[in-house]
Amino acid sequence: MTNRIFVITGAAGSGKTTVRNYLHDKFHMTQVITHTTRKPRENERDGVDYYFETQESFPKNHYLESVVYAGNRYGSSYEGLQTAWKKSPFACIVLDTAGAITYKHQLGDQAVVIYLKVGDVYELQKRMATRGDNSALVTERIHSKEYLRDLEMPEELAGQAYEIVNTDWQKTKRKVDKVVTQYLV
Ligand SMILES: Nc1ncnc2c1ncn2[C@@H]1O[C@H](COP(=O)(O)OP(=O)(O)OP(=O)(O)O)[C@@H](O)[C@H]1O
Ligand SMILES: Nc1nc2c(ncn2[C@@H]2O[C@H](COP(=O)(O)O)[C@@H](O)[C@H]2O)c(=O)[nH]1
Repeated sequence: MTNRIFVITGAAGSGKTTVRNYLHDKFHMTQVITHTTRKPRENERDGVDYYFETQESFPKNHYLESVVYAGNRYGSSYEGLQTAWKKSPFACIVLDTAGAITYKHQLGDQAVVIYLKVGDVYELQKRMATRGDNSALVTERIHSKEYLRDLEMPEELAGQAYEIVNTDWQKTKRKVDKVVTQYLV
């Protein structure tokens, strides 16, 4: 069976982590944990949500791609992907759209990109608040150029990614199932 990486992308609050957890629970996909210099949110744990890095430790990893998002550095390592594929031919990862484009360029058909769309920016802010995000950080985030960029699927992913509108969670699950099951044969 071909190794695949399901790349979940979209704006902040669009539901990427929720979909990633669903892929893990329903299809037993291994989650690739990425690295960041961002400070942990209240419920986040090192090695589970991210590998939390300092400015000094971040460059020491071997990245397939890395970005700056809202002033913090994020990167996904080659080792993380290879380790995930050793456990299962299906892995999943959450990336911003710049990272999703790089994965598609580097890995071609092995990268299955799902772009999550939530058209209503107030709904996105509400979700971040419901999740318990600090309101000052939400304000900073929604004014970042990366957040604004990721509100729409980038041209580079047109015809290369599945777009799923994530408003009704039950419908989202059905659409995700339809995408994933094509690759299970
Ligand atoms: N279809 C949905 N309807 C309502 N709430 C949702 C839906 N999908 C996800 N959520 C909720 O929205 C919040 C944000 O979701 P999640 O953390 O998965 O987003 P994200 O895209 O990973 O965000 P970020 O990039 O900021 O980490 C969570 O509280 C989650 O439970
Ligand atoms: N290109 C990459 N994007 C990443 C990586 N890890 C996370 N992300 C994305 O960054 C933003 C912000 O994340 P947050 O947890 O601070 O809300 C979000 O879009 C993530 O999907 C990575 O290694 N590379």
